Amino acid sequence: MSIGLPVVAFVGPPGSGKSTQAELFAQASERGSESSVIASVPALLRQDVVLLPRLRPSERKAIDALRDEAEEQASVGLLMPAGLDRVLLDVVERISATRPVLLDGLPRGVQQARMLLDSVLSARLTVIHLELPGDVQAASMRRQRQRALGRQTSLDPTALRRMAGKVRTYQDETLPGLTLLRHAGVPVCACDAEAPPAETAERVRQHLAGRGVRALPMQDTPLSVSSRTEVLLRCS
Ligand SMILES: Nc1ncnc2c1ncn2[C@@H]1O[C@H](COP(=O)(O)OP(=O)(O)O)[C@@H](O)[C@H]1O
Repeated sequence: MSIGLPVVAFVGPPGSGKSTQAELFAQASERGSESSVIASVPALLRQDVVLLPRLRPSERKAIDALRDEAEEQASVGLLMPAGLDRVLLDVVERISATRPVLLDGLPRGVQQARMLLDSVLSARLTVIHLELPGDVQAASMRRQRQRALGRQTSLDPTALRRMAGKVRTYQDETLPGLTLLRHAGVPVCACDAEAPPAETAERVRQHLAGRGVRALPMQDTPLSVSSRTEVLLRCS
């Protein structure tokens, strides 16, 4: 039996709102008794203050050894080395013994999906798949451009190639990874990522609560959810 708290993974094309949703849940949970922790491979690489103290010396070394390769891969929108996912899952296993964990952008591919299935986390995992309906490439590029403009990051040809590479990685690697999880019985819930962020968060919260995942509080007063959007489309 897997002892520990829930792990909720936000997965979707770049720009679909994974980080936005993870942040909304983490902020809301700060008021709760068991505040949740956001975990992602980029957070490991930037020595996130919550993750860093929980890393073993050997794990810190492994991250440092993979840093250059990771940056090279990320610069063209490709998956980072699987060794980083290994470290992330190991640290998440330890954290989730006492705190709920929000995985931001994991699994990104089949290999990471397999790692998750082989870990004790799989029994406590719910995946929220934020989908951009219609032309994913166009919608994702629009969102990524919007984020870059917000951060005043340049939109030079290299940046645009990286953005397009990330969408291809989602289509070629992430979607098959999600299929694998679904077939293995992990709940993968598809959400319409075009709905306003707070509305999506409230829908996800209600949905998780319905499945008995109550360790992720949201607004004290639930938002009214418009009937226009069937935000949670389907859940395996
Ligand atoms: N539901 C939403 N509707 C409109 N814009 C959104 C929504 N969620 C996120 N965004 C915006 O899209 C951009 C990418 O969001 P982000 O959370 O960084 O995506 P991801 O982590 O999936 O790459 C940001 O500028 C963010 O403000």
